[in-house]
Amino acid sequence: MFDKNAIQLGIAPIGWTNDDMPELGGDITFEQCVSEMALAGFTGTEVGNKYPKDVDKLKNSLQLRGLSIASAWFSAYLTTKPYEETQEAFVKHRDFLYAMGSKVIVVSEQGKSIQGEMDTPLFENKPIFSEQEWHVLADGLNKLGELAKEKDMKLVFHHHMGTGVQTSEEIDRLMDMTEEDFVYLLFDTGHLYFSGDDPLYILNKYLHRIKHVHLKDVRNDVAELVKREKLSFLQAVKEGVFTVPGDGSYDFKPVFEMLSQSTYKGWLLVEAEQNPEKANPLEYALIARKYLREEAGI
Ligand SMILES: O=C1C[C@@H](O)[C@H](O)[C@@H](O)C1=O
Ligand SMILES: [Co+2]
Repeated sequence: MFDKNAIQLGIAPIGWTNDDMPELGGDITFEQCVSEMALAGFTGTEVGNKYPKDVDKLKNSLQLRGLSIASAWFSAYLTTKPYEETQEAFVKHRDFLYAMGSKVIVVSEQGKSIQGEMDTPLFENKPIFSEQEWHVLADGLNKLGELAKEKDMKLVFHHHMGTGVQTSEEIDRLMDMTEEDFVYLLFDTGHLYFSGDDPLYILNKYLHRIKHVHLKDVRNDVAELVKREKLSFLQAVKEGVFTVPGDGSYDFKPVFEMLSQSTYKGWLLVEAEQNPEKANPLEYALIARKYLREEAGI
């Protein structure tokens, strides 16, 4: 199974407080969130909207609980804004993560994205990039990836529901158009499965470029409801489309097998946004931790 020295286990704060919908978990403090992550047996996290912005303060709070920062999400607008604007924000983000000791920078293209729109039906309205937008996106990512490399870090691109890079075909296109040395891939099981794509196809094809993993499960019945009722991404999350590995409909065993037999080194980060009033975050973090121990041997 997994080489325990090569893998670090983390969990995202989005199950406690949701960055896309701050009203979800609005009453949960940063301290409760990170304490419960540690209590559930995780050693890392990504950055949420309640985390202290000050590097020393954040480091201290995390060290007290045996946690470190795996990475943090960055929204790029390469297809809709001047490149310089995205670059300036990216460099600040990179430098913050560098100071926190992270090795990967999660980037999502949010130009034309509908993921933050409460009433836009998800499956009917995802953006489709034009030829020119693909070129602008790939060029911009190559440049940002080079800036990440300057600090010995890696840009990992997050394919995502409701964005221009969602499907396997779109991931193939992005991987083809970007430099192997500058642009890597974040593999998120939940987004591929929800999209109707086969996560194993992407995992197998891009193992050499996958440098960060989000483990997210999907409830099939809710995914069906989302399609039937033409719900948006945010409505889907509120309905409970995502959950922790082991609690939903996706079989993670082949993913664990493929990853553990590869040279993958880095984070496996549980990421399951749902309403904390319906799904107690500590309880679900414990379910995920148990599942990883039993099914992945870690
Ligand atoms: O990595 C992620 C970050 C979130 O903000 C996002 O909406 C979620 O679905 C995700 O996969
Ligand atoms: Co993710």
